[in-house]
Amino acid sequence: MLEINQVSKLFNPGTPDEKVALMNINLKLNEGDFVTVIGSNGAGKSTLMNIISGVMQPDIGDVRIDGQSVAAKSESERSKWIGRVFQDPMAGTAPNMTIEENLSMAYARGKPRGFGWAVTGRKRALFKEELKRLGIGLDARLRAKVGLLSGGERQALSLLMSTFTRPSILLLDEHTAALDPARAELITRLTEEIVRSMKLTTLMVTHNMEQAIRLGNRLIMMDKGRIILDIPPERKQDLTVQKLLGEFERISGHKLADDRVVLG
Ligand SMILES: Nc1ncnc2c1ncn2[C@@H]1O[C@H](COP(=O)(O)OP(=O)(O)OP(=O)(O)O)[C@@H](O)[C@H]1O
Repeated sequence: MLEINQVSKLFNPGTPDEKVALMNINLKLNEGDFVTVIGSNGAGKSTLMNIISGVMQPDIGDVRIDGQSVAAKSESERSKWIGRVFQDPMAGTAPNMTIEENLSMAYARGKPRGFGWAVTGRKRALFKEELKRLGIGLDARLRAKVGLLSGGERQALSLLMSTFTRPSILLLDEHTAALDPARAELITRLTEEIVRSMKLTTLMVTHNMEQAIRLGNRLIMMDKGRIILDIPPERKQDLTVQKLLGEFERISGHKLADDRVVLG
């Protein structure tokens, strides 16, 4: 499963602009863990997601998934192994391609070279079936260009595409933050269903305290490049937003400074 060992990351080292993004991060996720991550501005959450997904290298330390180092893998190997949904609904899909073409591209991830993107009848039937599970009518729009979809529909499609290959880890990077409340709720519900039914090990960054408490079985708080609190399943059930903010203040010695925080 996911193991992060002594990971540190500095930006602009040795200059007046030096920033400690991550400082000696150690984290182990068990198979099937669904961990929500909250923290103040600049706590290092995005940097952590970038390092786990292999798009950024740590200065020291390493990230292992299923016992294998992420840094040693090629981009195409990582794309099968690590699913990621970003905040920006435009980020995960190709707007000029149809829904079925996007799905076909995702389906080919990690498959042997030569495994075509062509949408065959068999694949189309599979895509229809998968889209039906989302329950938002996309199964009737297989040949619609993705650029015509709403933000919520694109995020639902991104979620499906990022989990198609049954990744060893699913990274959700504030993936509901850019949506209006109703669509955010829809994507949250779909996330829960997909994670539960596929038993995916998941790490989700959110600025929504209520969401961080309600979803998943573990909650991690970050501040100034460190994990300051890791709340296990038995304690997570009793959390409230007030208790969470109080814990943050008690441990960090200051109030949670997050200009995008949503209390619930
Ligand atoms: N490319 C970069 N160059 C220089 N400094 C950076 C870079 N990326 C991040 N930082 C700095 O590293 C620290 C951690 O940033 P990061 O974006 O990981 O935090 P975050 O928890 O995701 O913040 P937020 O919730 O505000 O988006 C911050 O001090 C940030 O200014």
